[in-house]
Amino acid sequence: MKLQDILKKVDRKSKKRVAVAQAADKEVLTAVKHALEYDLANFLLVGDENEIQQVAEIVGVDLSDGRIELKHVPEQSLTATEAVKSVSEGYSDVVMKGQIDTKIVLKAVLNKEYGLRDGKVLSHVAVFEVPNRDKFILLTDSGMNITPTLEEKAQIISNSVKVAEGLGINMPKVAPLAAVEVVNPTMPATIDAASLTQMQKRGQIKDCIVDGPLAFDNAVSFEAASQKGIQSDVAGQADILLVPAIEVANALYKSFVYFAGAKVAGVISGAKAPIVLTSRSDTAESKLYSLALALLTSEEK
Ligand SMILES: CCCC(=O)SCCNC(=O)CCNC(=O)[C@H](O)C(C)(C)COP(=O)(O)OP(=O)(O)OC[C@H]1O[C@@H](n2cnc3c(N)ncnc32)[C@H](O)[C@@H]1OP(=O)(O)O
Repeated sequence: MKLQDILKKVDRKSKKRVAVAQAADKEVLTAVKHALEYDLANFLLVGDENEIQQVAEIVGVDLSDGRIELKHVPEQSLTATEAVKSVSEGYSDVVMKGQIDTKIVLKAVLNKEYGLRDGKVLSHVAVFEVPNRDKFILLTDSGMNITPTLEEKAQIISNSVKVAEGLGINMPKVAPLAAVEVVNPTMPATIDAASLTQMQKRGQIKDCIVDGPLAFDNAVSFEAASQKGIQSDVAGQADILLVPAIEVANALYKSFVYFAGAKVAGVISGAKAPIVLTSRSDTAESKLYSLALALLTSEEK
């Protein structure tokens, strides 16, 4: 399956509305334009009306299209508030981060009064289509949780399993990453990885197979795993990479894209509604795929 295929899987019958926080951006509005061409969703564009009009003209978005509404909010941080409120009040179905700091969007999503918390840990899940790899690889969490605890990692796995299921990956294989594939008491990531493995075996983490610790090469390459003599249901064929800290995931994310030529889609999972969350430097294509992934995930709820 390719990321392009997600576009076909989105249900067009019950069309969803996407609220875009700080929409005045070329890549964001190009993604909106393509989403309209594929008839994926309706849009509420939140931001400075003049700026949105100017950028829309440049990228060729027809703002008189009945599937688009504008909400004039000149103050940047308030665009996140308005987009999130629009979802929590039931007008929109999905939040999309536009040209705005990730933190501002996440703080609005976590807001106790009008946010989208659902009593669980929220986490970022990125889906990569890597050239010469025959299946997607999911990476979590490169966008939200900074240094998750063991309990949080278990919930982060569950969030990523939901996204995997939305893509048709059943019983995904999860590799909790570390620098080595054995437990080393001086490396906390290895202890958590072993605990998560046991938690899955005992039914505390469901609908997936967890095995770790695994180093990145053992997780994705059968050859590397067999050279180390690793016997594992996950080694060499991981669907989901769980990393111990945001810096590791963020560096892997960017290296997949910049060095391996990967295509990516990213969402926040675990909230009352999905949130499209890509890096501001990600392309319009990536934002379009992320939007489709969020719409697909929202159908699962
Ligand atoms: C991947 C591509 C895009 C990127 O490159 S993104 C770039 C990197 N990402 C970032 O910079 C964001 C990293 N994360 C953060 O900055 C912060 O953790 C974040 C999400 C803004 C939250 O920070 P603060 O608002 O300071 O939150 P806090 O720790 O004081 O907690 C406030 C309340 O929110 C809760 N909370 C925080 N993170 C949560 C989570 N993941 N899931 C569920 N609830 C969460 C927290 O428990 C607290 O709740 P309460 O007030 O005690 O009830």
